[in-house]
Amino acid sequence: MKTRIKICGLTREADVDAAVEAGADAVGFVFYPPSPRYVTPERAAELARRVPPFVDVVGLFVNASAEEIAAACATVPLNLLQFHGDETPAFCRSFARPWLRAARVRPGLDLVEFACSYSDARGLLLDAFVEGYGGGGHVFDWTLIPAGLPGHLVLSGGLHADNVGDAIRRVRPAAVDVSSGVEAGKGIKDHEKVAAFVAAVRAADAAIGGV
Ligand SMILES: O=C(O)c1ccccc1N[C@@H]1O[C@H](COP(=O)(O)O)[C@@H](O)[C@H]1O
Repeated sequence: MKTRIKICGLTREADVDAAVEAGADAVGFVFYPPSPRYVTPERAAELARRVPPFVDVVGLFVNASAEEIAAACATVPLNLLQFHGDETPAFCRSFARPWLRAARVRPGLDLVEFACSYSDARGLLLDAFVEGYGGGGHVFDWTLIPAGLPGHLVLSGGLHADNVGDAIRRVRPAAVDVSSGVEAGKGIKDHEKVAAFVAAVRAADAAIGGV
């Protein structure tokens, strides 16, 4: 199966267009005010108007309140919620929308137990454990991912055009998610890097017989 691609942290019209044009399956908006990629729901709604049917619009939240998430859902046509903080399973499932749960991978974290706790997630997103909650461009040790982890895996954390092929061959995720690795600066996407990233994913898919 082809590896799905999400380009996250979009803040500009031209970057949304570049992600769609390159062939991304999903675009992400960051609703976490401390992030340099933060957009308000109103701004995300403007940007999301450019997204054609069958490309998903994902909203990323870090320990937002239920009211903030409900307000974003009412303003932006979000297909998927991405919970990247310390949200509980009950909280994640309370919005009646498909959702992803991020796990910040580190030695000692029982990923099987984590995945089982969030078993009704649409996918488990694996990111590096670093200071802050994510989006820092850090790769984690992929050998910490146990074989046979249940559910759909979304691999993220420091991916870019030069390492995503290797990541796909080793981890075989259902999807990959990238922010820093396709940027010219925080929140500013480099369109050549976006295109190169998508091409690298498709090349890896072809090499392993996915498409
Ligand atoms: O993008 C952000 O600013 C961000 C802030 C808080 C939590 C997560 C964030 N981004 C997500 O982090 C991972 C890894 O990103 P990167 O490619 O290493 O920069 C990815 O899932 C982003 O969506």
